[in-house]
Amino acid sequence: MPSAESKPRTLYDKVFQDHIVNEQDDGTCLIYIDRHLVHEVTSPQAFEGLKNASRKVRRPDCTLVTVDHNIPTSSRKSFKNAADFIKENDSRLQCTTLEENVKDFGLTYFGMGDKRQGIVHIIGPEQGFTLPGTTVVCGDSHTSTHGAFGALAFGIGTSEVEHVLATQTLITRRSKNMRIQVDGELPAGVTSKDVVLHIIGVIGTAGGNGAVIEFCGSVIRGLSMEARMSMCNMSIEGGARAGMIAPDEITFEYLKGRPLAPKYGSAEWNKATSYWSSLKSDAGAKYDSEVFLDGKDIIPTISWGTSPQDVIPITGVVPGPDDFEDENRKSSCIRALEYMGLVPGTPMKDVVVDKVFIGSCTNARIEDLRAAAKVVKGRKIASNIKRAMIVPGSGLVKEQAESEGLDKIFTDSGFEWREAGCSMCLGMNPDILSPKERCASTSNRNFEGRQGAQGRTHLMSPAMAATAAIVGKLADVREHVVASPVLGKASPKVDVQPVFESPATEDELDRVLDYPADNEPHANSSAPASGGGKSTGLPPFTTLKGIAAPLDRANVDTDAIIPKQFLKTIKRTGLGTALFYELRYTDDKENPDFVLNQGIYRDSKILVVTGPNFGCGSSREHAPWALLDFGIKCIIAPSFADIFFNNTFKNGMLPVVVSDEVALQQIADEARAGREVEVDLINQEIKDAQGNKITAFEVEEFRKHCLVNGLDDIGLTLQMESKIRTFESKRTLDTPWLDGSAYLRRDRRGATMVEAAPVPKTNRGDVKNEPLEW
Ligand SMILES: CC(C)[C@H](C(=O)O)[C@@H](O)C(=O)O
Ligand code: SF4
Repeated sequence: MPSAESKPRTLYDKVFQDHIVNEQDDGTCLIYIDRHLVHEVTSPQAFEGLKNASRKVRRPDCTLVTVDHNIPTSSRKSFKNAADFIKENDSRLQCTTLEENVKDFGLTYFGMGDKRQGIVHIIGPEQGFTLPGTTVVCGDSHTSTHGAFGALAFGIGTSEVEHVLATQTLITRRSKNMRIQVDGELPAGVTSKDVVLHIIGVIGTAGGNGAVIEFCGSVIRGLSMEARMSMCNMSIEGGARAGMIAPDEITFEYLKGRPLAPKYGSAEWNKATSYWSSLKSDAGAKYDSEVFLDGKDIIPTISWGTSPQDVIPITGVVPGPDDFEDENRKSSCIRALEYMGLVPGTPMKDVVVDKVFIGSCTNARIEDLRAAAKVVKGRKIASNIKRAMIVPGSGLVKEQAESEGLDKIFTDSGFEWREAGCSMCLGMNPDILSPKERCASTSNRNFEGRQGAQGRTHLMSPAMAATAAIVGKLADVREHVVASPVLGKASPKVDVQPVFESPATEDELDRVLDYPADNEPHANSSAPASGGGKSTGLPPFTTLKGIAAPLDRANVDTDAIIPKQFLKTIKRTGLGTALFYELRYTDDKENPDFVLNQGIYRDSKILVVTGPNFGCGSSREHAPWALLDFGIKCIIAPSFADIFFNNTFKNGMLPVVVSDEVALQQIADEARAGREVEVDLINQEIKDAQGNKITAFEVEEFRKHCLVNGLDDIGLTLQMESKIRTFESKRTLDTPWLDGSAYLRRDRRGATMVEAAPVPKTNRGDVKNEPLEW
């Protein structure tokens, strides 16, 4: 349990502090990870890395795996196995590779035959795997969702997935604290999705860069857990590392009876809730930035452009470039209007919709489906709507909805009732938009091409998307249903009987504390151990001189750096041809206007980006892999999105922040003139072709050390083995509920993990007593 410190701390400060395994003088911290969620897209290369280095998964009991991004959402009535069911080759390979990996590493897996399968951010909370005060990671940017429980939850790249699998820790630094307080009350028809879209409109997609947002105020306190999850989910769209909400009675109520939460009423539950209750910011705690909003000012909000910050009340009109002062925003606006096929001044309510998608990790929970059902009940979707889909977030959400008759309401009105998965949120499966189709979507990203090449996405709440389906145009829910359709009902309980493990006896704890410390550094050892194995290393980075390609864009998202269709690979290499795919090719032919298709820039080693927030959006490490495979090892920009920034270092690449506009323009001028630029990491300087210094730059000491020496993080972390073990032993004593229980149970008689124990009555259909699919 944390010791009280005199300086007032924020919720984030507390949770971060409680997880420090080691802190270096320069502020680099090794933090312990309590919960690791894994899915098929960002894990194959990580498991391959483990295999190559003969490493094991350190804590299978803290790891939960599912399949969600690639899978078809068509009926699974005849489902036998993923290999036969998934028709598309690359998707099938990615899913079957995951299935091999969970078998090889002994992990708990909810596959397509298990009704607990679903979008990774829906199943974690649903199972009680996500708990207050924990650190939660996943190779997925929307891991921020879990912060609704007062967890410190954030997305990581594939190299970090491998790091967590091998060591159960991460190397990171403290983030800044940002507070967003929403007081007052929300008007009828306004939901947490409207609130978060409104917030992103206020702070911008880079507004939370480098920070963890704490959402607070009376509006937030009044939200259900599901509504809170929708908000924290989209903190990443506001550029934040994570979003957090202090746990309270609503949180505890949600957790009661969840299979992996401490058993309600037990001594462990009482101990847990008393710790959880301490997880709130102290009075007088300092924030680096603060935003105060009044709930009454928020009305149903919708996106008009191609960035989540392009939002407007449904009562508004399509904006034009003159509505923005900032030059970057003016030019983004022109591009967005063209892409979206919209004319400034058009009332949003006049915009005709082709498809409706209700789903995703933002809004595919039972309350979301109830809200949408309330709107469509007894009505038919408009005749111009080509397709309207409901994709529940998990098999259990689907089952719950069916038990309430929601499926019938939806199908009667013309919606398709699908199986759980990410679906048209990013269209890695067959659910995509055709070019120029316009979609009312409850998802979280409206980037170009996100839901299908040239597809047009408008983000909104489930109630608003349902209203659009009925009206056939973007529409104001308040004009079509009387009262607030969402707030109210509590979250449903999953029907899985919790399997509760009695707390560990003193004897058992002694054994944990006493198990032999392995003091040998694991790097370069060939013996597979819980975290041991061979260190792989990276090519060192000292100085890089070469052609630099100029790119005059702001908020370049990772969907633009590499679109979803190229995420289906199980390798890290060969992605260079897919780099900036939509910008580089038109109808599969090179676009001569794009810089990387022009003369010397084909051999660029450096990318100079003049707009801020490069690499925002998804956590896909495929973005740096594609840049590297193309030949670009260094990106210079005024600012970067956090996850992308991290991911580059893990691949021996250097992202350089140059915030001085004059210096940045000077570098861009060198690039435009086709002259070489030199990035000297040793001296932390950028020079022109003649070796004249243009500017100095900052880089964190530890990261520089790793780059210059080509050091592999995992090898380094494994040298901390005894500290990690000490942390784990203390964690077992202080927060015993975090060691695997129920089907995640771990053998406490040493470091050996046992196969996950079966949980009866959880499978779909007639498959009994085989809960883990493998
Ligand atoms: C595939 C994954 C890396 C990605 C993410 O990190 O967000 C995806 O979930 C997305 O929404 O784009
Ligand atoms: S944002 Fe979409 S694709 Fe990404 S995890 Fe959520 S549902 Fe899946």
